[in-house]
Amino acid sequence: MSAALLTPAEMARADALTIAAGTPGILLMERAAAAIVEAIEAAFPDAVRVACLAGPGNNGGDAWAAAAILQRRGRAVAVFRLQPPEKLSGDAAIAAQAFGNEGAPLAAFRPEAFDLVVDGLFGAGLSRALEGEVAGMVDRLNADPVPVLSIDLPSGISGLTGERLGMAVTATATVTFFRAKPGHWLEPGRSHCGSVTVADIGIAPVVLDAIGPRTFANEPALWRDQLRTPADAGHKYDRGHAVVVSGGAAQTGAARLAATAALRGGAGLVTVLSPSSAVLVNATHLTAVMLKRCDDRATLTELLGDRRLNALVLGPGFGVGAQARDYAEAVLASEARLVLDADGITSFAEDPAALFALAAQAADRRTKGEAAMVLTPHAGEFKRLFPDLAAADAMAKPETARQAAARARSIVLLKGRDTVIAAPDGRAAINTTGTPWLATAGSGDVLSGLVAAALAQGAATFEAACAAVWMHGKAAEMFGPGLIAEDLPAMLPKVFARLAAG
Ligand SMILES: NC(=O)C1=CN([C@@H]2O[C@H](COP(=O)(O)OP(=O)(O)OC[C@H]3O[C@@H](n4cnc5c(N)ncnc54)[C@H](OP(=O)(O)O)[C@@H]3O)[C@@H](O)[C@H]2O)[C@@H](O)CC1
Ligand SMILES: Nc1ncnc2c1ncn2[C@@H]1O[C@H](COP(=O)(O)OP(=O)(O)O)[C@@H](O)[C@H]1O
Ligand SMILES: [K+]
Repeated sequence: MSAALLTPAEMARADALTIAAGTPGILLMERAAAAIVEAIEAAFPDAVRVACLAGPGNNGGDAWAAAAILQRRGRAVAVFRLQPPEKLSGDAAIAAQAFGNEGAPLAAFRPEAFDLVVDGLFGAGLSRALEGEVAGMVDRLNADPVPVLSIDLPSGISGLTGERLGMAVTATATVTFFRAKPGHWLEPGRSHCGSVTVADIGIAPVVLDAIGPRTFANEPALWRDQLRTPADAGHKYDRGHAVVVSGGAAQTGAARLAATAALRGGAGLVTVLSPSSAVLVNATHLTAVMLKRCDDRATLTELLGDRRLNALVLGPGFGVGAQARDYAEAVLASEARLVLDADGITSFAEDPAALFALAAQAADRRTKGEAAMVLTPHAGEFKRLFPDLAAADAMAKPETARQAAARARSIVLLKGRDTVIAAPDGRAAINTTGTPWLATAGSGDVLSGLVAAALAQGAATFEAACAAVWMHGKAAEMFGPGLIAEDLPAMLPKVFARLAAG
């Protein structure tokens, strides 16, 4: 459960369970403060003049407690606070009173007078938009080059949704406690955090059993056991046979990108199914990937009668229309699992419920009702299938994706800088890898091929989608600048090596 993310409400529960089990809240606060100071000593050893901004709750309490330690260690510390110590309550009051002086009102704070600013205004308890004096101060702070270390969350960022409530601190580094929160990984929160450190403050991981988190950081711990390495005496059919359906003669590149990714991703065999009109063009470009003619649903159904063909990608470059709907229906009637992408998704814009009904029937036939389809929409495609969910602005992306997954009885892989993968049972993973260079033509096609590779090799549907997204992003990170879609499959050997190294 190291990949678990805790919503602010779940984190409050983790605190409460720990306190109920005998650890006083003030001790947790002191440990939080010690972790903040440790992070400061590691990242800002030369910052002499340190401003600690303290809000009215326990986030402020952490700031007062950190100020006391920093002062003892010889830094010139000034606290600027929203409330004087006597107006605080609980652990925050204890921490503030233990600091040698009353601090100064927030209005007196000038960022340019400091080498480092510690942001302890609001954390998990942020309940409304920053406004007035605080908003103006945050604006000035963001405009100043002084580094900022945020306690728990950059003030103004929702730990639940990653949203900016009005105005938010842009931090250089953020120190959070026990487990990261969805807002650390979801945009725009992710861009406000700087580097994120998760500190141990003595909360026992066993509290997670009672909390049952449903949101995860998409890291190998989540799916590593679902990936297979080729057995010593293995056969290519042990690693599955992925199929990618090609579009017409002028739109074949997308299918070939997906097919190459499926093969590099470890599928034992990969076949491109091509309409007659495009067989020649596909044939001149394919080598290890095989090619078969397929012009109609009957042929597809017949091919899928061979149950070794166990994962199929439909959509990239395929064209929008009745044939895509027909093909999707044929796949969902078979034993193979379907990755429906791009034009495949758009083809159901008029009647998403028809697609969801097919997916539900396919899931009902599988062991434990496991999803038989992975939908891979970007935001625009998502809106075509789930217009009401896309319009619900206030909903966190994991919640949007999990409601979509439940409705579609499918895995929903909602793409973007902060790609979220959700399952009908409520699990949702926020991706942690990738670079903006992934926003390049054909990169989504490669991703669908990678999902098919993991499915072909037998990974569970949710884990297959998570692994593919992680590897896609890691390939981009390891390649660096100048990336085009073709480079992604070529990087996979290095990504597998990195995974194997742990
Ligand atoms: N619990 C523990 O044991 C541990 C907790 N820890 C720390 O505690 C933090 C959570 O503390 P918290 O729950 O007190 O919430 P916090 O973020 O300080 O804010 C609440 C205050 O802000 C106010 N307020 C909110 N929004 C506002 C706005 N826009 N503008 C103005 N005011 C606004 C809000 O007012 P209200 O909504 O009640 O009117 C209330 O007064 C957590 O992030 C971590 O740092 C660690 O020490 C580890 C142990
Ligand atoms: N700014 C970004 N940072 C990281 N990843 C991104 C960014 N923009 C897009 N991506 C990723 O790039 C891929 C683009 O896929 P898609 O939109 O289907 O493009 P295409 O149709 O051109 O293949 C997705 O995996 C998406 O998550
Ligand atoms: K903060």
